[in-house]
Amino acid sequence: MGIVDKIKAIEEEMSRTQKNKATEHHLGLLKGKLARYRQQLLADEAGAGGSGGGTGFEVAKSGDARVVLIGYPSVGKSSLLGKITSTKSEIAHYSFTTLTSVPGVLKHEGAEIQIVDLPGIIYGASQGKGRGRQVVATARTADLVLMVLDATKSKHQRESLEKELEAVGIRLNKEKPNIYFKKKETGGVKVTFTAPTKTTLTEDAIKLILKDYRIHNADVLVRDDNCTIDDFIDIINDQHRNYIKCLYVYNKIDAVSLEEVDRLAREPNTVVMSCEMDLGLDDVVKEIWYQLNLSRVFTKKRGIRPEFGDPLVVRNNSTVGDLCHSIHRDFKDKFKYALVWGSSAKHSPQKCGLNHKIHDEDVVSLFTK
Ligand SMILES: Nc1nc2c(ncn2[C@@H]2O[C@H](COP(=O)(O)OP(=O)(O)OP(=O)(O)O)[C@@H](O)[C@H]2O)c(=O)[nH]1
Repeated sequence: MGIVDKIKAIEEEMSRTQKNKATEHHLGLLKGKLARYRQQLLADEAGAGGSGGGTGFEVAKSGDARVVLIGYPSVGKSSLLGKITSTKSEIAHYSFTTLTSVPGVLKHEGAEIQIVDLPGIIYGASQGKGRGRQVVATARTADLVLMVLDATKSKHQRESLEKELEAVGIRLNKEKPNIYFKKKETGGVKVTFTAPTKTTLTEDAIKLILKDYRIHNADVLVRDDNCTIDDFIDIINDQHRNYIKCLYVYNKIDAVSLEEVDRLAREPNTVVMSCEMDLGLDDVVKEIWYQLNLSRVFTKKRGIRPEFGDPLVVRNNSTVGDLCHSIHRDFKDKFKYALVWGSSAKHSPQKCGLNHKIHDEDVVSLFTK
């Protein structure tokens, strides 16, 4: 039986099995198997699709952050890209013959944010269909997923996209489960809970799943009493899981009632807009910026005013060392000390080393040996 058939068989068995106390371990085991087979399916395709040719899907990563657009056809992805991104001339530097997606660049607050429209996405990727695998690989590299939805359509569109992403290991707006897991050479499986579990994730369930994964020696510490069997399966498949923020964008609000717009706008992590009427586009950009949580750092040369027009953009929680790295790979080796002005500095300026955490809008002078 091929993997696709195995996956189908497990999905069918799961939908046939009633959820109750007696079946919960069995269901957990099936979920674990399903995760493993899906993994295998994506990995097999990686081998098959990686040999160049004209069917690949690659996007050169550039800019300070990457946002991927995900949505059904005709929801308005191209319209949105056209409105918020600048010309795509940057892409001329890259000569990918297999490039099938041209990223747009959103310039905001001095940062360059790459926005990639994933073609056709993902539909059926988890079942091994089409070029899904390469598309999924690109989605994994995103700092933010922008799910573009059609306000005139049912909520099924959102659910089915979420399900597809879920099936390939992409977790939206979710933290990595708080479970410590370490495989060992000997000593058997040791399971500890810091508090009695509130879910079906019991010691027996954990042991059963690990046995199915042929893991016979491991330490497991469940630190959160709300962790579920699915969370535990995510932890054992950790290399293939990505926890990515998602912003839901409802387009075409010009075509629905005000009550409906109001209802949609109140959903968490959601913005509403109309590309056609130019409504809400600023909010979309603002929200992208907010979700990416980037920091702008202005560099300053001795005796000269800082260059406020052209910040260096780094991830939130970055250090002076990260800043050096973003200037040049080897810059850290030459680094002597930094002077920092701004909210991260205890006094202005503060003399700092590589480990100093910088804040948004700090001004930094770097001194080299
Ligand atoms: N009513 C309304 N229609 C819109 C809006 N934005 C886009 N459309 C229409 O929706 C259709 C699809 O828009 P596109 O931007 O091509 O959508 P897409 O998601 O890029 O579609 P694909 O290229 O097929 O993936 C076009 O006919 C647009 O005119 C909007 O805000 N309101």
